[in-house]
Amino acid sequence: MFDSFTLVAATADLADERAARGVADLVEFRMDLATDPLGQLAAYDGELPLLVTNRPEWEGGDADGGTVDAETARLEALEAALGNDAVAAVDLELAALRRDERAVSVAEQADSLGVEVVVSVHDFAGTPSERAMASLLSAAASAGDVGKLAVTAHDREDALALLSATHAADAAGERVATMAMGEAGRHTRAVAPTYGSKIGYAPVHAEEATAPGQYDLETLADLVAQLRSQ
Ligand SMILES: O=C1C[C@@](O)(C(=O)O)C[C@@H](O)[C@@H]1O
Repeated sequence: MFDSFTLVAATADLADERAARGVADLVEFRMDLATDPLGQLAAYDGELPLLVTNRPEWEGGDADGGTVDAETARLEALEAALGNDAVAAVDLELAALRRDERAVSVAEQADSLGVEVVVSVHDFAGTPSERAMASLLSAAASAGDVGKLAVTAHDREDALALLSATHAADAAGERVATMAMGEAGRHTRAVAPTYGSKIGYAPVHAEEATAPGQYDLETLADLVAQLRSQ
C-alpha cells in the first residue's frame, strides 16, 4: 500500500464504505468526527481496508487533546482500533510523535502488526516556504511509512510551491502525500499525484468534506485517472 497512488474515501460513518467500494482503495475513518467510533469499528463488515485517524483539536480535528488525560484517551482509542483486522493503516501527527512517547508506542505497535503509519502535518493558516515544506516532508516520511503534508494555499504561488516540494521529495525517494486546502489549492488534489503524492482524500458526498477544498470521491477518482494516464 502507498507504493502507488491510493485513493482514500474520508468519512465519519463506516456505512459509507458501500458507496466507496469500487472507487476508493481505502476508507479513512475519522474517529474524531464519528459517533461511537469503537462501536462502528467493531461492527464493520465492509470490504475496503481502513485507515484510522483520531485528529485532535490542536491539529484541526475534533478529538479533545487539550490535557494529558484527553491526549492519552485519544491515543488509546487509536491503539484499540489497531486490534481490528480491517485496519490497514493509522494516521499519527508528526507533532504527537515528536513530543509524546505514547504516540511513538502506537506507531511501534502498528509496525509490529503490519499496519502502515501515515505521519501527518497540517497547516490551516498558510503554506510554509518550500524549504520548510521539504524539511517537514522528510521528517514525516522518515517517522513512518508515508509523510503527509496538508497546507492552506492562498494563491497560485502557494500551490506551485507545494507541487514543487512534492516533486522534490518524491525524486529524493521519500514516500509522501500532499494536498493544498482551500479554493486556491483545490486543483493540487488532482495534480499532486502526478508529482509523486501517494494519497488523495475525498468524501463520498461533497457536503461531507473532511477538509476545505476537497472534491467528491467520484470526481477526484476521475481527475486523477485522467491526469495520470497522460
Ligand atoms: O489529513 C487529512 C487530509 C485532509 O485534511 C485533506 O486535506 O484532504 C483530509 C483528512 O480527512 C485527512 O485526515
